[in-house]
Amino acid sequence: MVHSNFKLAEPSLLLTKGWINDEQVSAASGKTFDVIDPANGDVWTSAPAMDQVDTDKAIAAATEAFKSFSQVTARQRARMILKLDELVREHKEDLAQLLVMESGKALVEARAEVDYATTYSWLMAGEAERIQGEAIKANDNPSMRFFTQKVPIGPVALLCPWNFPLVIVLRKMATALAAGCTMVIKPSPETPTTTLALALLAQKAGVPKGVVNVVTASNETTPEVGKKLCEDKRIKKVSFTGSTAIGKLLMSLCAPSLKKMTLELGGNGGWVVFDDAELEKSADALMANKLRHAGQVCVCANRVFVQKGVFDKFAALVEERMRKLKFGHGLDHDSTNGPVTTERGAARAVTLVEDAVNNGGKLVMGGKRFGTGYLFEPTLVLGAGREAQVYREEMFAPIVSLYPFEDEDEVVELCNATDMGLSNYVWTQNISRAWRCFERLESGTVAINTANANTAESPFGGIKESGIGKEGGLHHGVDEFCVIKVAAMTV
Ligand SMILES: NC(=O)c1ccc[n+]([C@@H]2O[C@H](COP(=O)([O-])OP(=O)(O)OC[C@H]3O[C@@H](n4cnc5c(N)ncnc54)[C@H](O)[C@@H]3O)[C@@H](O)[C@H]2O)c1
Ligand SMILES: O=CCCC(=O)O
Repeated sequence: MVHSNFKLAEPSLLLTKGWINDEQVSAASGKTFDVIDPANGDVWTSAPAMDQVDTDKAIAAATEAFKSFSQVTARQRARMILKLDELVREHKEDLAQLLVMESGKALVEARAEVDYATTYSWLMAGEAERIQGEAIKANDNPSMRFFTQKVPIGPVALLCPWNFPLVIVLRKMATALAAGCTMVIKPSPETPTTTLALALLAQKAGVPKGVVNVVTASNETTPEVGKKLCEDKRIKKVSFTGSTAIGKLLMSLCAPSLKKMTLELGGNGGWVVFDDAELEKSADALMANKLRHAGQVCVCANRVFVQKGVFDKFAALVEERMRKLKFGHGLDHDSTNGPVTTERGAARAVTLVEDAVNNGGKLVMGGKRFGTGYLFEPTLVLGAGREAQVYREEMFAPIVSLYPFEDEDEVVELCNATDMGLSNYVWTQNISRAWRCFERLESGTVAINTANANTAESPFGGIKESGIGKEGGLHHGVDEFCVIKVAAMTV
């Protein structure tokens, strides 16, 4: 059953077909798949289960469109992105409702995601106009000159996850448009509806036919669609956000054609609370960081390290805050948080808690599923051993797990003892220690006295096995969609 608060002001924003060459299309096979409301497990809409046959058509459309779109001026592209940005803002409430229904997150978070997404469309409209080259005079030859020009790399594949379907798709889409690339977008099977709505809004914004294509794939057809997009030589770049395991698989598929990739993958970040930290502020911030979208954020802190002298006090502050939360359907007015998005995510949360307790963790609250969908209680665990999965692996669940530590050297070593390197968080009032931690911690971002590791104009991306390349930032993100050509001449 569809939740009674689900009412779109513009019902045509809910599309149930794929989007190829500016047309709404069914899968060639005629197959469809169900889209589930994660809060109750009910089917609320469907999408075509497209496969490599449909993907081939989408690649052909993007390839044909690139011939003319690559010649569109930067100012024209900027205007299209600005119009898209305006339309997303205009339809904020509808997009937020679609986000709740497909991903499960609470409405307040969904609205924040729409706002956050438009920080990227706004930035990228400006970035389109800042793509310029350089004039270089040779250092050892008085008559040689070199000129560089950044040109769009070509048709690109955007493979997107289910946790932030609007911000991640709009971030990649607006960046590709800024650079002058055409695209085939594959949303995650759980969350096709906001991507399809964005394709419709891009059309309304004047983005030409064939520039934006959306191939909706089921969990069964996703591997063949992903393989086709990585292997097809007409696609010049793949931008993927998702798990490290799938990122590695896609990289192996891109290797034979040496396809350029941007990979935004998983994390296992530390949240480090030193004994001089503002504990109340850190506990408040931890709720926003760790329990946002039920803990399913790549930049969520995974391991909360608290210095021994303040461990009990901090644990009490965290528990007090967690007990005030109300996990429920994202469209219920009193829900502060929603469910996890998938059945596999909810099932895994159960085993993570069991395993943490088996490894010496003390379960203070939560630990169980409830309701008919994928709701999971906010869970607090203290002092699990370092063999526990909650310590070693990215949880992607609303489980807060606290570990005591002695001193700075120890905690830096603990934070860095992982293959991941996305974000770490440091809470201290000692500015020298904060700076030392920034320099010593192995992650793309080190956030100091804040829960926020990301903003559109700052480059975002992991190191180690958390990824390759950057998104957003001034020139960083858009450069990933360009190649540099050099002209050399004698004067
Ligand atoms: N970095 C992120 O923002 C992010 C987002 C979603 C999931 N994850 C990671 O994934 C884990 C669990 O999520 P999951 O169960 O969906 O994991 P998963 O590894 O099965 O899938 C991750 C994403 O990749 C897509 N995918 C899977 N196989 C693919 C293929 N062959 N080609 C193209 N796309 C493919 C999925 O549809 C999904 O969106 C989490 O614990 C987290 O580590 C990270
Ligand atoms: O999960 C990844 C996206 C989160 C973000 O952009 O802050």
